Amino acid sequence: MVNFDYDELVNTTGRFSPTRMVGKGSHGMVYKAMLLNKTVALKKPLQHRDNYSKLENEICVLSSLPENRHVISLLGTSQDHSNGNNKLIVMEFMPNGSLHDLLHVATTPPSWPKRVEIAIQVARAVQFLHEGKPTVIHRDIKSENILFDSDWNAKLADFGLAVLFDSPSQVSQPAAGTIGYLDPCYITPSKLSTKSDMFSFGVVLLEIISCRKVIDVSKSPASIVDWAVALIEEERIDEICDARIGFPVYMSSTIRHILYVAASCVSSNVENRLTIGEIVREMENSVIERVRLPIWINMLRNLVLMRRKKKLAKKWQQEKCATVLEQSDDGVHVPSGKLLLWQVLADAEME
Ligand SMILES: Nc1ncnc2c1ncn2[C@@H]1O[C@H](COP(=O)(O)OP(=O)(O)OP(=O)(O)O)[C@@H](O)[C@H]1O
Repeated sequence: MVNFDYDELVNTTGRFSPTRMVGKGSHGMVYKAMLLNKTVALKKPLQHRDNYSKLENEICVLSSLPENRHVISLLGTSQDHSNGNNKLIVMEFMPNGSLHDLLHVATTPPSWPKRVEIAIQVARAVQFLHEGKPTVIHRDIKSENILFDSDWNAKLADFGLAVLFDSPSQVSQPAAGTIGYLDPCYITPSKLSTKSDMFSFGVVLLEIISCRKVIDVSKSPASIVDWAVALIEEERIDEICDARIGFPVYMSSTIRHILYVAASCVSSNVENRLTIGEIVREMENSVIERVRLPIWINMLRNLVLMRRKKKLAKKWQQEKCATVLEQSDDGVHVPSGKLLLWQVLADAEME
């Protein structure tokens, strides 16, 4: 792992200028900086002993993971040698904000295909953590911790609470997470399992489809889980969907499927929760429906193109026979039939 010069990094943030700050959490502040002609994000812990240890933990977990396109990349760290507590994490910069902003702050709601894509990308991130070696339990899956890169791909970030499964730290750490996303069955360290992350993942799925806040005291029930599960049980799926954009009939079974997956994840019976491997496979299959329209358009297009090619090839055959006869009389060289046919087909493709 790269160890960057602390003073140099601090200077690139204008000595932690508020104008360079891109985010603030309960444990740290994140700044935008330029490093070797690349924009990066620097995370600095808020001054408290607990926050230093969270930053250490984040470095430990992220550095134990291989690269994954749905998990934030750790680029390096930096330590102030005059004060050991002053440590920074250097990460890839995510310029398009968080899923929380996209759902609850942005004025244009995301389209249904985009929501499905985000759900799958987050599922793949969780699968990478749960099925990897070492197995990682994130413990803080929530929309604020899902960030977008320059191509609007979702990546899971903030590994401050993450634990390596079956490590001594797992049993010693008290239950933790964010209210609204925290698994009610995870009340003691011994109850922690990958299924605790599945609960939070289920809440994120409900949030993606409904755009409702996970806890909304102005509504009854206030909890997104209580509200959505009751509606799913009564098959009132369309009432859960974000009403700001039209409900897409051609994606109704994909959305229904995602809501059933979410209901399984937030089940109060841990045994009923699906594993992330099962969910990714199911989700990827159901998304075929999403591309049905373009597939049909493509098939029709190919059919039309094939007919046109046949017609042109037939025309060419007739013309070639005439040309060959004419040209042979003049003793002119005739290009190979294959080449000519290829040219005709290429022309048809361009039309
Ligand atoms: N790599 C990044 N690129 C751009 N912005 C980022 C990046 N990492 C974090 N942020 C922004 O900073 C905010 C706080 O970051 P982060 O969640 O890591 O801090 P935290 O203190 O651990 O948060 P929490 O309160 O969830 O514990 C994020 O919500 C996000 O808006």
